[in-house]
Amino acid sequence: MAAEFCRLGARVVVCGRTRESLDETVRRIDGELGEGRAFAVTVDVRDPESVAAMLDRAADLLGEVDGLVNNASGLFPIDAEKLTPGGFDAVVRIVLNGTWHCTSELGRRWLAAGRGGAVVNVLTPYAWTGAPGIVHNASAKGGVLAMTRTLGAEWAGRGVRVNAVAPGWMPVGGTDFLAGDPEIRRRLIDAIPAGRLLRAEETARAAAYLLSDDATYVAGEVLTIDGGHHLSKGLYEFMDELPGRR
Ligand SMILES: CCCCCCC/C=C/C(=O)SCCNC(=O)CCNC(=O)[C@H](O)C(C)(C)COP(=O)(O)OP(=O)(O)OC[C@H]1O[C@@H](n2cnc3c(N)ncnc32)[C@H](O)[C@@H]1OP(=O)(O)O
Ligand SMILES: NC(=O)C1=CN([C@@H]2O[C@H](COP(=O)(O)OP(=O)(O)OC[C@H]3O[C@@H](n4cnc5c(N)ncnc54)[C@H](OP(=O)(O)O)[C@@H]3O)[C@@H](O)[C@H]2O)C=CC1
Repeated sequence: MAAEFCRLGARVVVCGRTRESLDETVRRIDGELGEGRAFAVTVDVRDPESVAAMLDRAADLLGEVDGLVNNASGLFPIDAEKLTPGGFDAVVRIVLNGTWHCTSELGRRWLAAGRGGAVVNVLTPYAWTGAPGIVHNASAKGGVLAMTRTLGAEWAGRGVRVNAVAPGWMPVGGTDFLAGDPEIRRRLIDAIPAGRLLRAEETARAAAYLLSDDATYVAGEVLTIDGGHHLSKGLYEFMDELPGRR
């Protein structure tokens, strides 16, 4: 996502806990586009002090911070009845609390300075459909959906826009191990009306739109990019078998 933003002309600060992977991302962007577009800053989004320090550093590096993408996440598949309180907490603290810490800290700074800004939260369609087997992450994403709509309305009148993207399956990062298995990949693709997995650049382009001035009247909205996946099958799988179809 950071690389695509840079290709579109932005300067970005990439954040996470692991210095090596951030440096690697910056090296790749430097290699493609030249130095000075991307910078690495470590942060733990679960910790409000770490978030404030990251935003201080980002402002030093970029001058002004115009946008925020809340992308950090964590999950492990598990039956709900086996999930411990600590396991539920571990995911919610990254996804829901982390999104809040970053959004509230930067939002406060923007409002105090009397300037606007744009936040894009990274959801998934299961934020509203639910997702058996990952109750921790689905609950946290559902909370972020409510946060998006609430702050989208609460801050729209003061120039701070809060929106979200809801990507479908991308064979990257935390899920590449799943979409990398040929059989799982085939079953996934079969269920997606668009007939293929999502490319990370397509998520980045959708987020870039929401961050841009083309979206100044868009507030509290979720842009779903899943090739129709969540609208298909499920309750209505039998529709494929109706007379006159296929
Ligand atoms: C199956 C469908 C998937 C669809 C996904 C499509 C959308 C994708 C969404 C994404 O979010 S992708 C991002 C995924 N990436 C990752 O999750 C990164 C790898 N994961 C982790 O690093 C960890 O799982 C974590 C969730 C981030 C937790 O890390 P943390 O260091 O905070 O955990 P611990 O201190 O080790 O443990 C805390 C707590 O959680 C319990 N726990 C941790 N892992 C598991 C596990 N695999 N199974 C069961 N329980 C686990 C652990 O036992 C601790 O609980 P307590 O002992 O304190 O009760
Ligand atoms: N991949 C997919 O198919 C889909 C992904 N999504 C969403 O897209 C986003 C990215 O997913 P994906 O790239 O697959 O996942 P990854 O696991 O590759 O990325 C998660 C990122 O979050 C960072 N992170 C985790 N915990 C923290 C923390 N406490 N503080 C700061 N950073 C943290 C990790 O860096 P580090 O560990 O170094 O801190 C890592 O860079 C997520 O929000 C996910 O829910 C949505 C739909 C589908």
